[in-house]
Amino acid sequence: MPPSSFLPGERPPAEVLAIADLHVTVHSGAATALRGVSLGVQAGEIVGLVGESGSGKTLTCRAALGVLPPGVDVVQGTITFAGEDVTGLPPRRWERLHGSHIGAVFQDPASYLNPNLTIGSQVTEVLRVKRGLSRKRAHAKAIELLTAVGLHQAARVFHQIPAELSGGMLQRVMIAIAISCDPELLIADEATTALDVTIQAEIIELIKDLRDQRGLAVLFLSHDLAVIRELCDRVVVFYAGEVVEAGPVAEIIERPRHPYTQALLRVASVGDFQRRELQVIPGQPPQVGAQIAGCKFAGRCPSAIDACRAGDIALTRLGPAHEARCVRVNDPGLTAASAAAEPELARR
Ligand SMILES: Nc1ncnc2c1ncn2[C@@H]1O[C@H](COP(=O)(O)OP(=O)(O)OP(=O)(O)O)[C@@H](O)[C@H]1O
Repeated sequence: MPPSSFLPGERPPAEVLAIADLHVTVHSGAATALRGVSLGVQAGEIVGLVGESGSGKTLTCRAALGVLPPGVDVVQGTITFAGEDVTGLPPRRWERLHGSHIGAVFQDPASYLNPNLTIGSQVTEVLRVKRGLSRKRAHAKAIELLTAVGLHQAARVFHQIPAELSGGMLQRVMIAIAISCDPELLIADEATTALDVTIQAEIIELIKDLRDQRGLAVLFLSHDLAVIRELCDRVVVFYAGEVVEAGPVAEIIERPRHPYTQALLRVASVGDFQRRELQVIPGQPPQVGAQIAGCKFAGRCPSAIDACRAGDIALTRLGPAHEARCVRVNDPGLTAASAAAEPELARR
């Protein structure tokens, strides 16, 4: 498994998406929202991005999709897709990548579908425009796709409108559209968050199956480490626009090294998502653009010491694929403190 940031010669050949040292500003350059983000996703790998609201997950995935809103700009770093530098690609070239090489699904599927058109006409439209299929072949392919994403009676669903389907079914339709052109990369931004626990588990299984069957690379965004744990191979933890920890999921769940990851673990839903009531980490993350010397989590961190506020903190390599941005990362006192607060999730 690759590390989340790249040293010379470490980049594996099958990397589908590679983001290196990404800096993104908002409000037309007035504030920096992403600072030095690096991560990679290989074919057949599911990488989770986790962090509280506002931590920078969506901006990272929108940058990777080339769909940053006005006033939001990539000012440094590179985004490489299938070996090609796509940073600053013109909109028309991005459009060609969307749907054909990169598929995306989001939290609220209903808002991405036309409420007045049948599911079938919306899926076939994509197939006709993006793949140039005839009406007849697009119809057959649409049924095949709706079946592939686990919709029973696909021929019936084909003729239904969005209001006739449940949230889980609509998300399956969005996944069918996202994979309709056999993309190499699927980006899922809080795609299961609004769903009920059983349906959430089903969608997670579907994404796993698609990865297994198609060798898809998946970038999966969630605020919940428990969901990430069910699905992902590796996880990248975001805080205030920076990567604070990254590594294999099992290792991060068992031995989270950054105090923020430890705090996220304590508020994660547990037991196959059975505990879903809202739990939050005490305190607030800093405002975007806030000038903070040193660790941006120090103000909320029970283990903060003066050294945390002394200056920029680099990621420390903790193993071949594990790194964390904390001055106390090798401090036995911190490890002991985190063990004492060992989260329920890690004990399962
Ligand atoms: N269009 C925008 N204009 C100004 N600031 C923005 C814009 N989009 C995002 N931001 C800011 O950038 C920061 C990162 O936001 P981002 O949406 O990436 O976070 P997130 O981790 O995905 O959170 P959420 O889960 O709520 O989407 C936040 O402080 C947010 O307010």
